[in-house]
Amino acid sequence: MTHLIEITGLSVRQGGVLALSDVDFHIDRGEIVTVVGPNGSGKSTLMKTIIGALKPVAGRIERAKGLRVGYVPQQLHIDPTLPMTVARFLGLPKRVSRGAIEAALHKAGLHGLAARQMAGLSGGQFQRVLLARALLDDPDLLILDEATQGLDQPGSAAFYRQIEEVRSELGCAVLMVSHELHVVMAASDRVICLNGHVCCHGTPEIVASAPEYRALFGTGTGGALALYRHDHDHSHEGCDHDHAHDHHDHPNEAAE
Ligand SMILES: Nc1ncnc2c1ncn2[C@@H]1O[C@H](COP(=O)(O)OP(=O)(O)OP(=O)(O)O)[C@@H](O)[C@H]1O
Repeated sequence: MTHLIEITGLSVRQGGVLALSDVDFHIDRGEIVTVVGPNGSGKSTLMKTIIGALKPVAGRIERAKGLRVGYVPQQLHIDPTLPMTVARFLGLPKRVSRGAIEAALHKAGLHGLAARQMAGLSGGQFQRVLLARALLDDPDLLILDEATQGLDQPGSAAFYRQIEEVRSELGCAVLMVSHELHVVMAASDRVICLNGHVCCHGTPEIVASAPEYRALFGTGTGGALALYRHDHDHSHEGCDHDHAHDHHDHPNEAAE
């Protein structure tokens, strides 16, 4: 297999809901792919299925042999009354050497924090500790599920810059879920728009000057916006998801 992960015809049920239906998807070595989509569109379901936490009702997930995946969850709650240093947290559930902990913290942009209490970290520092934990095993693929939730915009932008640095240093692929299009689009090689199924996908390009794009995503983007091509080879009929996220005015559609 040439891809790191190749997904074909994936359908996943969550409770009584068919959260994903007939999803095809792949990710290659070293690329940054962002999954966007409205609330409830199956983004987390896709991530959890890829890491093996959910079982599909149909379809196939093929992983490259020996694939190592690092996962940064959407949220992780740690009891604030529980005394636990960063180093101890990173050493759970399996023992990790002090050197490996320091190296992971360094890659995540945290220096000298190993002895700090988890409960005393800022939101941004906490996310970076989760990133450090995901980097401990030197992953081929780093998966981030809305990892910047709760951070302010400069905090998320800094976090995503760190992700780009991690990618260029380690050469790992990155698959991330985000609502913050304007922050992540410029950093993504490809974008997948999900709405229970794959609505559209493509390569981001800088289109700050495109009026249709500005109308869709606003103008306060400092030229860092990119666009994704729509491959509308399907119908939305019978789809009970909210398609408010669809991009009917997309500039590329006019050009296609
Ligand atoms: N544990 C669960 N039990 C029942 N239904 C669930 C469960 N988890 C998710 N779902 C449903 O599955 C669908 C997809 O949810 P998912 O969390 O994957 O969406 P999402 O795109 O990540 O949403 P958000 O942007 O709000 O995080 C939704 O309709 C959701 O209500």
